Amino acid sequence: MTYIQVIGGKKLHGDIEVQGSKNAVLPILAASVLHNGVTTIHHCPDISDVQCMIRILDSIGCKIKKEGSTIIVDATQLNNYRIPDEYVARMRSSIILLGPLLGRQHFVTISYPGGCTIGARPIDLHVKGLKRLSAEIIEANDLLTCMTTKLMGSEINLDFPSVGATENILLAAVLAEGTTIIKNAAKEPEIEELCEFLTCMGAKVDGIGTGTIAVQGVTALHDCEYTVKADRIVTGTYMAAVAATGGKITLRGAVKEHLEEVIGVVNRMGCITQTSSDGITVIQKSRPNAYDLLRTKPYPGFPTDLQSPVMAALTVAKGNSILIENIFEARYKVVRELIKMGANIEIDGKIAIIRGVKTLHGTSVKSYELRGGAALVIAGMIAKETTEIHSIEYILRGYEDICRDLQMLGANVNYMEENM
Ligand SMILES: CC(=O)N[C@H]1[C@@H](OP(=O)(O)OP(=O)(O)OC[C@H]2O[C@@H](n3ccc(=O)[nH]c3=O)[C@H](O)[C@@H]2O)O[C@H](CO)[C@@H](O)[C@@H]1O
Ligand SMILES: C=C(OP(=O)(O)O)C(=O)O
Repeated sequence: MTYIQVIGGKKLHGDIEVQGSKNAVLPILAASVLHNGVTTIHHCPDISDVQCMIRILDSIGCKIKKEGSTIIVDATQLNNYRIPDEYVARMRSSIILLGPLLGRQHFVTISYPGGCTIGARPIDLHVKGLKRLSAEIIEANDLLTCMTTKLMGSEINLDFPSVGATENILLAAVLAEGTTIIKNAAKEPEIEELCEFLTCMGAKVDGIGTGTIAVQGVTALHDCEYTVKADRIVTGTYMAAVAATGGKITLRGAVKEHLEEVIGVVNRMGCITQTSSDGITVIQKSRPNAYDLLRTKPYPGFPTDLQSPVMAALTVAKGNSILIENIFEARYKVVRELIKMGANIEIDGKIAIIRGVKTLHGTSVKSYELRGGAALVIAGMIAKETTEIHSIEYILRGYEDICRDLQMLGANVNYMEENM
């Protein structure tokens, strides 16, 4: 077993290329099963969630080739209607296979998805949406059995702009008969990327990037090649890191249009950001400013996935900050660990009050989920002594190599072997 050791107290300097987006590549890989042929996906991040999705695709009959960061999926012959529980339990995005497999083979069974425990994470909106497209879904014995004689286009008004439900319905709509209209659709950049990928495969999608997406069903798709964009959450994590430690970093490939709200937040924390077609440069010359009230919201609002990394930076702000987590009810698990490191944080339901302290101190902490784990790495870079972060398998779900990236920016962050 490995842990991450951080010896903090250094400013960050330098530039790195940002990995491809986890939340874009996972639904894109799921979408590849819609096509009775080959899809080539470039700039795929080498993370454990992608490895898990590859195993699922392999288990249902896809032939996968990996060449560097390119994944080639040949989904010509699917031969399994049951997604193996072992992989479904590991990853939330396994549920996104429902829509495309219903479209392609009209039958699929899957257990409830696992992944990080950041809230109850029901899938009622997925199920309701797919039923509107004429799928029959039986939920019994912790298993979803889904079937249809033919998916039929329909109008669906989501009660909440769920990212996963929007993706599942979109993917089911591609091979459905007639037109599907998704109202109150999620507008996250990863939905836009999925729509771009589907269009590249020959799907007919309108309203890309808006809250109303229309999909006109087609009967066949074609081979296509697509390049995944930079991960906006990884970008934002490193922006929060430099906001905390000070320094100057350039995140090559970062898409500024995906990060307008986040750029505004780090600027209010005292950073200077410069954007170009090449990426984003962030400069921080002092301790971060406090942030009076920061709420997480669906895109284009401030992303819940960056709440913990920004919280870590705010622990050493010049004053008091308030965060409100509106999306996931159990996303403050990292707080107990940050307090162990000397942070002054009080939680009241959705609200976190962070009273800035001068610095944190190193100790042994544990990650409970992906972004909380990344937040602890940031906290470790603030602390002058040594911090050990355990249970890093969560971090590996979404960060290709957080130690490599931060080392390239001058930090002392290393994987270490646990003493058995
Ligand atoms: C792989 C992926 O892309 N994950 C992202 C996706 O997760 P995910 O797709 O799970 O997030 P959703 O947008 O669906 O969830 C948002 C909220 O809606 C609730 N909800 C969702 C579906 C449903 O059927 N019923 C329901 O009540 C959830 O419990 C949560 O409170 O979007 C989240 C919100 O931006 C991000 O934090 C995750 O990183
Ligand atoms: C919550 C996240 O991912 P997932 O939905 O895959 O659990 C995340 O990326 O922060």
